[in-house]
Amino acid sequence: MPARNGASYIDSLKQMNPSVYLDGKVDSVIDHPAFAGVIRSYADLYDMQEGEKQDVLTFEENGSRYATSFLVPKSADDLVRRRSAAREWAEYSGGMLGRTGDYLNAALTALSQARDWFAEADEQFAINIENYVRWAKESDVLLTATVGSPQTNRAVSAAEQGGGETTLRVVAQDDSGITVSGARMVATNAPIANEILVMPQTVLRTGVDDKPYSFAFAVPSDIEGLRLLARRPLAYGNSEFDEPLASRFEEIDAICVFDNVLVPWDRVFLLGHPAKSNAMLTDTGATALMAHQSVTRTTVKTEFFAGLLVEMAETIGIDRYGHIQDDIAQAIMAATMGRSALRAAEVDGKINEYGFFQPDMAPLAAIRTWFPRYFQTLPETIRKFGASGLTALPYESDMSGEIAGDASRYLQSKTLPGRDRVHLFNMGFDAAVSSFAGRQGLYEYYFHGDPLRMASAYLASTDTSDYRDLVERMLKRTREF
Ligand SMILES: Cc1cc2nc3c(=O)[nH]c(=O)nc-3n(C[C@H](O)[C@H](O)[C@H](O)COP(=O)(O)OP(=O)(O)OC[C@H]3O[C@@H](n4cnc5c(N)ncnc54)[C@H](O)[C@@H]3O)c2cc1C
Repeated sequence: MPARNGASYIDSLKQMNPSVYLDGKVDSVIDHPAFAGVIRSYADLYDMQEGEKQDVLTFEENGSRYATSFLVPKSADDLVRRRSAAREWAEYSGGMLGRTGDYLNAALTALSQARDWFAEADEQFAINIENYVRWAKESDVLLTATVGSPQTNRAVSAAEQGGGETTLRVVAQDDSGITVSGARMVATNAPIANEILVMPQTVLRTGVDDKPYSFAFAVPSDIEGLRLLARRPLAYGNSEFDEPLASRFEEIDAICVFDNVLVPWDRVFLLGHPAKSNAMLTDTGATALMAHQSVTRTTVKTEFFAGLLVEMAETIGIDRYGHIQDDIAQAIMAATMGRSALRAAEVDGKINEYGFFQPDMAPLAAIRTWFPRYFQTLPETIRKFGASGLTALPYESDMSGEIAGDASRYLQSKTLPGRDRVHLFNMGFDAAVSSFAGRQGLYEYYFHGDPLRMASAYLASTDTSDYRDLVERMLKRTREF
């Protein structure tokens, strides 16, 4: 059943029974109000695969249609196709949905091509990853992933957290598979995902002690022994008018506690190779394909904020002021840089050693290292523009009741009647003031890891010789005078 629709996604959740804890054990994720809005949104995304955008969101292969996020790129044009599909989904939520299936499908697509890389560790791992990705593509399952160790004591290594008792590790292995225990922090959407990709721990020291912590595997989110400890929901059950973003796009993060979980061998992709574990995503080109999706999403998100700034400024008549124009211009420039980086990455891509067309990482790395901190300025600017207007927001129900007259008189703006202006500013509230907005800021800040350490890694992986050479040449010229 390739390229699923919304009903098939919902059916798949009905057939699953994950152990989710959210103020008590959740009987049924599908019936729990905390997940209703986001499940509906994900179902909408899958329905789009059959709608008028079918040709963008899916591709044909051997008579079947598959999600475009599984298209193995062979040219720059294929990367454009992948970006167009990622854009369609990102536009649906203004980039607020951060864990849409296309992100990890990008990783799987790259991993499936790197059989030789896996075979260097063990031929069976190469077979396992190929089979798993074929199955994931055929069934179009929704995946999430988890990489991090519990935050016990960051002054010591992942393997030493909590005396070695907290970080997820292999505790046994036999003919049936590996048994793992410990926790991973965190997996967004784990309660509503079909599968959890347990990626290699970042970053191991590559010593022998790290072997039990070095692995990659995938499990269904309802596998026996896995408990998902969800955080409190940040949507308050109000109407979509009152909570235009939170009511639809609240993706709940969950700690994954593995209590002696048996992972069958056919779902193990790597085991006991700390150095390879550290390099799995970069060596195989998975990082580049994932970044191509995530920069597409964050560019759309920047465009959404730019649009919101323009609308808010215009409606309350502040668009004439220089500092307001400067802020809007900054957001538009940021979106333009995102689009330009994507185009450069596509045009300058190359066929990699595993035979697929890999986007050039340099522009993607620049944007993904810069964006987490830049993003924090966008909600701040919404708050600056909206000021008290972001608190003058009566409930939708009150605006049709006895205070309807007050709302239409006192909440009207230069261009909008009261109700429409409140609707727009509710969007601003959800993007910049609400609990949902706070979590969005946190999410973007840490999406790729700690942005400060990412910047150090970015610098370490960047050849600075051309920059230095330029200075040297200029120094030389002044010496000659
Ligand atoms: C909302 C949200 C959703 C997430 N969803 C997912 C998900 O779906 N899947 C997933 O795998 N992960 C997810 N994450 C986890 C994310 O990958 C991590 O937050 C990120 O990698 C940072 O790790 P950490 O949270 O353990 O922070 P820490 O490593 O504990 O860092 C905390 C602070 O200490 C500083 N610090 C710690 N150690 C050092 C050091 N050695 N040197 C310098 N400074 C240091 C950091 O700069 C930072 O300021 C999510 C995180 C958030 C916030």
